[in-house]
Order: sequence, then C-alpha cells, then structure tokens
Amino acid sequence: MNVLVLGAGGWGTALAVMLARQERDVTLWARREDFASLLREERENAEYLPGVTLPSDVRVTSDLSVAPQFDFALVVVPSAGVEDLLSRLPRSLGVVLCAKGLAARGERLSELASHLGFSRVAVLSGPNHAEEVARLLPAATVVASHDEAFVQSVQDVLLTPTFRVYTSTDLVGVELGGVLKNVMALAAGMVDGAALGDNAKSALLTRGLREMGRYLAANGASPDTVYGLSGLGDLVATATSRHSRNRAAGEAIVKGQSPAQGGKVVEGMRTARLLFEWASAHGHDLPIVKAVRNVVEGEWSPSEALRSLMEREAKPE
Ligand SMILES: NC(=O)C1=CN([C@@H]2O[C@H](COP(=O)(O)OP(=O)(O)OC[C@H]3O[C@@H](n4cnc5c(N)ncnc54)[C@H](O)[C@@H]3O)[C@@H](O)[C@H]2O)C=CC1
Ligand SMILES: O=C(CO)COP(=O)(O)O
Repeated sequence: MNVLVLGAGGWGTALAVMLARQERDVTLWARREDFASLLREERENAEYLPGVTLPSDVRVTSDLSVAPQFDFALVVVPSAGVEDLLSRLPRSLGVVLCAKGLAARGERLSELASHLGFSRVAVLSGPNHAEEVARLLPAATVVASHDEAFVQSVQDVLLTPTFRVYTSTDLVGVELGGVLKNVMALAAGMVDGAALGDNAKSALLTRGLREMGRYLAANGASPDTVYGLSGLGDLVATATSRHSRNRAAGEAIVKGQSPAQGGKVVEGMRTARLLFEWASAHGHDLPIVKAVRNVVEGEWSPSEALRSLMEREAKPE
C-alpha cells in the first residue's frame, strides 16, 4: 500500500513513521528541499519530532510532481498553509485533511477543498498526539467523508494494530470537533496556569463541550458526533496532555510568557479569532471562544475572562 504524506512537521512525520513501521510504502513531502535533505541524511525530524527514527524505507522529497502517482494524500500542513498546498495538487487526487483549524476566511478546510475542485475529500481527526502515535502507542481516530467508498479505502490503508481508524459520514461534525477543541485546550491551559483548580478545569471542559456541540449543531453536524473521538476524545487528550501545544500556550499566556511553542503551530489562537468573527457575524453566543480570543488579543486580562464566564446570567444547566 502506497501512502503520500504532505507535510513534515510533527504530525506528518509521526504518520509516516507509524505507517512505515506497519509495512506501508511511504513518501513524505517537505516544503523545503534543505529540510527534506536533512531528513534523508539524519533520519530524524529533530525540529518537530525529536527522538523518533524515520525508517530507512520512508522516501523523503520536496517535489510535488510525485502526487499523481498516488490515489490519495494525507494533507498535514498547518491550516494556514492548506490552501496554497491544495492549489498546487491535481484535483483527481483524493485528499485526507489532517489539520485542525480553519481556512483564511473561516471556511472549513473540507469546504475549501471542494471549492477548489477536489471531489474525493475526507478529514482525519481524533485524540492523536504525534509523540505517542510515532512511538506506536495505541490510539484511535476517525476518518470522515461524504464519499463512503473513499473513506473506506482510506480506512483500509491507515488502520494498523496500533492505530484504530473508525469511519464516519459526518464530515462537518468530525472536522469541527478538532477545530474547536484547540480553543478549549488553550482555555484549559489558562486554568492550569492561573492555578484555578480541578473543579474549575472540569467545569470549563464540560461547558466547553456544550459550546462545541452548539457550534457543531449550528453548522449542520449530527448531534452525537461531539461525544465521539473527534470531539470529547480529542478535547480530553488535548486539554490534559503534557504534549499539547495549545494547552501549553494557554498556560504561558496567563503567566505572562510567550505562547510560542518553539516554532510549532498553535492552531487554537488563530481559530479563536476566526470563530469569534463568525459568532459576531452570525449572532451566536460562544462565551469560552470569546474569552480566549480576548485574552489572546490582549483585550482582556485572564481575570476579566474568568469574570465574564462566572458572572453570566443564572440559568438551568
Ligand atoms: N502534532 C500533533 O500531535 C497533531 C497535530 N495535528 C494538526 O496537524 C497540523 C500540522 O501540525 P504539526 O505537524 O504538529 O505542525 P508542526 O508545527 O509540528 O509542523 C508544521 C510543519 O508544516 C510546515 N509548514 C508550515 N507552513 C506550511 C505551508 N504553508 N506549506 C507547507 N508546509 C508548511 C512547517 O515547515 C512544518 O514542517 C495542525 O493543524 C495540527 O493541529 C493533528 C493531530 C495531531
Ligand atoms: O491535536 C492534537 C492531538 O490530538 C495536538 O494538539 P496540540 O496542537 O495542542 O499539540
């Protein structure tokens, strides 16, 4: 089975390593030739996934002209780079979108792919920290698409004894779970950084899940999807993990430190801005998203954000 992985950050490298260890024939594409040649020589992605050996049979290239040789590709660059990458790919290629963020104008990445003319479009989303998947620790995930034949063929290739891949036809619900949970993880990091306690974190995550569910419903997702791996599952993983860059960024912000995570992408900060704009434009109430966005933008202090949540109107749960 041949797999093309587009994007050599932590997650793309982890998928390439995990699939190669399970006998898949993997090609990993990196944007820059100097980085691709470093990976070929060192067999380690020291910048984004240190301590993991890239198997010798993983081919590394910076040449996108290999794409037509594949039936589909895993698209694993940060959401801000997806449009540029997709625009350079043949539209006959199936695309499995693995970024957990939105396109520049707030569109879902799968919407963007369809608008660009791709007909076979899926998303991959779940509680999947690269550091663990690359070390073959057990994990589960969801591949979702409106195209059932496509999603089935992706599952056949990606399912391994350590990576349990479920399918779903709720493309919108699976995609948006991964988008929203990054903002909730930033908020959870802020709770950690301000030492607000376990009760506060539990309340935040529970109300955060409700907020995610409302947003998913407003966008046409199935009501149950938010309780699956791509919703609750990824929310728990990201908001509690020592590996999460979003959680760590939230913690850093309330401590007055830089949210930057050593050059690695922190999707939730950009997502909070885009979701806030969407909620403002459509008259939706997303209080945790608003609080995170206002802290990230420096418009509210963390204690003002906390007050905004604790002093909302009294109401039934
Ligand atoms: N790291 C993880 O555990 C997981 C990450 N994801 C998602 O996968 C996406 C990628 O994340 P990571 O691999 O962790 O990021 P990363 O920060 O480890 O690496 C990003 C990579 O993308 C490259 N890149 C940046 N902009 C690009 C562009 N415009 N075109 C092509 N390449 C570009 C960078 O050079 C770098 O190689 C994000 O949306 C993230 O939320 C999803 C599941 C797990
Ligand atoms: O999406 C992830 C795990 O499922 C990774 O989360 P971070 O981007 O916060 O590290």
